[in-house]
Amino acid sequence: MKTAITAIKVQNLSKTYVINKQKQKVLDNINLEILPGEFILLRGDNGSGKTTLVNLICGLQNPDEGSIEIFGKSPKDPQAHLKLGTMLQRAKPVEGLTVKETIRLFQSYYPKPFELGDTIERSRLTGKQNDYATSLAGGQAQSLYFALAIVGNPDILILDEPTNNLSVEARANFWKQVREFDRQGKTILAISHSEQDCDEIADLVTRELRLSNETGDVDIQEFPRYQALLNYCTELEAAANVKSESGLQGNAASTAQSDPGSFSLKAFWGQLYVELLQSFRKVDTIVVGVGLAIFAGFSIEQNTPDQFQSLLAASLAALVIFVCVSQFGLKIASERDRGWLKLLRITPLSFTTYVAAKVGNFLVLASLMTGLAFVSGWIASQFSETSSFMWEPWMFYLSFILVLGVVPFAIFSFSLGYLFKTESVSWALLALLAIIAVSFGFDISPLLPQPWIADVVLFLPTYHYGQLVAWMGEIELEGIFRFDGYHWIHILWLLWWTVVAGMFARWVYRREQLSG
Ligand SMILES: Nc1ncnc2c1ncn2[C@@H]1O[C@H](COP(=O)(O)OP(=O)(O)OP(=O)(O)O)[C@@H](O)[C@H]1O
Repeated sequence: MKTAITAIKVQNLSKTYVINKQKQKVLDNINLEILPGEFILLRGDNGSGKTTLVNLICGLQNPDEGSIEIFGKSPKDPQAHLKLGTMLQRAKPVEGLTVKETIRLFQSYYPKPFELGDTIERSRLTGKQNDYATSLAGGQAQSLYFALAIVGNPDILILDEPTNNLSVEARANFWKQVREFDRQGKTILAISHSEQDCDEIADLVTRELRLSNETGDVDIQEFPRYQALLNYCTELEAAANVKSESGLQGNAASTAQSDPGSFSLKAFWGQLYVELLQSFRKVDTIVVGVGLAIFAGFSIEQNTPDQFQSLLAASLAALVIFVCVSQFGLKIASERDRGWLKLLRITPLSFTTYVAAKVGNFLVLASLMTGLAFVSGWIASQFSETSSFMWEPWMFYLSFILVLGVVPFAIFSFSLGYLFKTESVSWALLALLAIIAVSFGFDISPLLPQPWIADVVLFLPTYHYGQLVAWMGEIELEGIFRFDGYHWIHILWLLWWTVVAGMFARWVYRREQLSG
C-alpha cells in the first residue's frame, strides 16, 4: 500500500566522497518515503553516512544522483526550511549572546515561532536564559540546540545524535520533550548510537533504518505503529481526493505562506539587533574604534583647522574601513569555523536579509565612529582657547561619504569570512592595512621590482574611497595625498565595486552550501 502524502521523499539518492584519494560511495541508490507523523530511528556504524543523509535532507549538500523532497519542495527551497528544525552534531553556539538572545534571534526567522518562555521551558533551560551561550556545559548546550531546533514550530524534527553529553536524567528528560512533539503529530528523524536511547524510544519508533558501511545501502525495519500510520494516511488521502473532486478544496491562496526566500523585515531587525549586541560586547572593537575616533577628534588642539580637517578625514577613513572589515570578516570566519553558519542555513533566513543586517551593523558602527570624532573635536575645543572648531557642512558630507562608501568593503569582507579560516582572515586584514596605507599616499615604489606595480592601486576600491574622502574632507596632506578632481570616476568605480562585491558574496555563499 502506498500513499502520496509524504513528509520526506528520497528517490535514487547517491553520494560519493573522495576519501584518501579514492572514490567511496557513502550512500548508494537510497529510496525512502517518510510519512508525516513518523518517528524514524536512523542507525549504522561510524562513517556509514547518517550525517551525510541528514545534510542532504537539510539542503546543506547536493546529492550526486537522485532527489529529495520536503513536503514536495526541494531542500534548497526556503519554503522547505520553514518545515525543518534540526539539531546538528558539530555546531557550536555563537559568541557574545546569551541563551535568551540566541533563541530570540531564531524566533525572528520564523513566521509563527513558539513563545520564548515556552521554548525555554520545553528545552529545560529555565534559570540559564541569561547565561552566555558559549559558557554552557555540554548537556546544557545540547538543550540550547534543541531549543533552536524547535523554536520555529517545525513539522519535521531532525536530531543528529542529540543525547551526546547528556546525563542519564537529562537524557530521559530530553526524550520526554521529543515524545510531546511526537504526540502533536510531528515527523521525527533521530540518529543515535546509544542502546539506552533506543530502549527509551522503542514504543515511538515507526521504522528503523540501518545504513550499511560496505554497500551504502539501507535496511528498513517496520514496526506496528508504521502500518497504523500508513492506513491513516491512505484514508486521509482518499478523503482529500473526494473533497477535491467535489470542488470543496480550500482556496490555495488562503493557505499560501509568504516566501521566506525574499527579504524579511522581522528577521532583519532580529539579526541586526544581535549583530550590534555582539559588536558592542567585543572589547577590541570598543577600544580600537571608539578610542581612535575620540583621539582623532581631540587632535584639533594640536592643529590648525585645515590640518585638523585633513588629518581627521584621512584617519577616520582608514579607521572605518579597518575596524568594520575586521569586525565583519573575522566574525564570519569564526562563526563558520564554529559550525554556526551551517545552523543558520537550515533556517528560512535568506541571503539578502542576512547580508543586509551585516551591512546595517557596519553602517551603525561607521556612523558612530565618525560622529564620536566630531563630537570629541567639539568637546576639546570647549576646553581650549586656541582651537577654533566650528560645525560646518563639510562634516556632514564627509560623514556621509565615510559611512556609505564603506558598503563595498562590508560586502567584500563578508566573502573573506566565507573563504578563509579565522587565522587566514587575520593575515588578509594585515594585507588590507598595507593596501589602505598605499591607497592613502604611502609611497612604496622604491620597494617594488617594477614601478608600474604601484599603479595597480588606481584600480582598488580603497583608493577611490580615499579620493572621495579627500574630496569631501578637503584633504591637503603636503605631497602625500590630495583630491585629484575626478569625483564621478571615483563614485562610479565604487558603485561598480559594490555590485561586484555583492555578486562575489552571493557566489561564495552558494559555494559554501554546496561543499556542506
Ligand atoms: N565533506 C566530506 N568530504 C569527504 N568525506 C566525507 C565528508 N563528509 C563525510 N565524509 C566521509 O563520509 C563517510 C560518512 O560520513 P558521515 O559523517 O555521514 O557518517 P556517520 O554515519 O554520520 O558517522 P558517525 O556515526 O561517526 O557520525 C565517512 O567516512 C566520512 O569520513
